[in-house]
Amino acid sequence: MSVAVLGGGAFGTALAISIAQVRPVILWARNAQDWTDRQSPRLPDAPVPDAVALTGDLKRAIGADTLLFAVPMQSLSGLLAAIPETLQGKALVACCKGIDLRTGQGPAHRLAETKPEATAAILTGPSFATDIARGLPTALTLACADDTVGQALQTELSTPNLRLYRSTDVAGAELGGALKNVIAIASGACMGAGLGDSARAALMTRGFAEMMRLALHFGARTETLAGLSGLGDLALTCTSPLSRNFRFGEALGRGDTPDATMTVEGKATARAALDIAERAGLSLPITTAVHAISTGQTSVADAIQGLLARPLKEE
Ligand SMILES: NC(=O)C1=CN([C@@H]2O[C@H](COP(=O)(O)OP(=O)(O)OC[C@H]3O[C@@H](n4cnc5c(N)ncnc54)[C@H](O)[C@@H]3O)[C@@H](O)[C@H]2O)C=CC1
Ligand SMILES: O=C(CO)COP(=O)(O)O
Repeated sequence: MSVAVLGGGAFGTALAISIAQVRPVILWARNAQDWTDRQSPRLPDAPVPDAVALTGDLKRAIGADTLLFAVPMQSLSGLLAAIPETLQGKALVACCKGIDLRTGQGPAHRLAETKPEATAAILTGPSFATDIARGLPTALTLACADDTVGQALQTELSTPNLRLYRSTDVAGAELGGALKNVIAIASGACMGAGLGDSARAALMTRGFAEMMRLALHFGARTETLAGLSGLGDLALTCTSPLSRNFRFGEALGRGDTPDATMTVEGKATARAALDIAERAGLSLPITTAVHAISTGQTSVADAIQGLLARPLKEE
C-alpha cells in the first residue's frame, strides 16, 4: 500500500520523515519548489530523506492508496476542494486538529462527508513534530470506524518511533485533539500572567471536564478522552512551550503581541466549539474565556477573575 502525506508543514513533514523509515512515502507540499535542501520552511533542521518523494504535484500524490491530510483544520475543506477526483477505495487519514468553523465537523467527518467513496480515519495525540522528526518515541491514536481498515492503517503507519494505538471512536479522537488546543491557550495565558502552577492545574482539570462534557454529548467514549488523543495531548500541550497554542496564550498573558505567523488551531476551535455547545445547550466557561481573550474582547486578568467569581457548584 502506497502512502502520501498532503501538507508540507511541520507535522506533515515530520510524519513523512518517520514513515520513510519503513516504506517509501510521497510528501506533497504546495510550495515544494521553494524548499531549500529538502527542508520544510515550517520544520527547519529536518531535511527529508531520499526515501521521501517530495513533490508539488497534487495529482501525483493523490494516486497513493493512503492519503494523510496534514494541513491546518480550517484549510482542510479548501484542500479537498482542490481534489475533485474520486478517491474510490482509498484510506483518508486526517492529521489535523480542530473543528471546521463552517460545518461544525471534525476533520475525519469532513473527509467522510466530502469523499464518501473512501474510508476516513484520524491520527491524533501527544506529538510535537520536532520530536517525531528527531526520531523520539511518540504514541498516537489512530481512530477509524471500520476496525479492519483501522488495523491495516495501524500496521502501515506505525514506525520505530511512532507507536499507534487503534480505536473506533472517531468522534472522541477528533474532539479530544481539537479541544485540548483551547485549554492549552488558557494554560499559556495563565502562566504568562504569572498566576502559577496551581492555577494551571485547575485550568487543565476543569478544561478536561469541558472536553468530556462536549465530547460525550456527541457520543464519544470516556476512555478515548482519557487516552492519548484527549488527556495525553492535553497534558503535553498545556505544559510545554513547544506548543504554539501554549505560546499564543502565554504572549496574551504577558500582554505581548503573539506571533501571527504561527498555526494556532485553538483560536478557531474555541469559536467553533462554542457554536456547537450553544446548539447543544452546553456550558463551556473556560472555552468562552479563551475565545474572549483570543479575540481581544477581554484581558487575561478579567477572564480569570470572571472564572473565579462564577457561582459555586458541585465538581
Ligand atoms: N506541529 C506539530 O507539532 C503538530 C501539528 N499537528 C496538527 O497538524 C496540522 C497542521 O499543522 P502544522 O503542520 O503544525 O502547521 P504548519 O503551520 O507547520 O504548516 C501548515 C502547512 O499547511 C500548508 N497549507 C495551508 N493551507 C493549505 C492548503 N489550503 N493547501 C495546501 N497546503 C496548505 C502551509 O503551506 C504549511 O506548509 C494542524 O491541525 C496541527 O494541529 C498535530 C500534531 C503535532
Ligand atoms: O498538537 C500538538 C501536540 O500534540 C502541537 O501543538 P501546537 O499546535 O499547540 O503546537
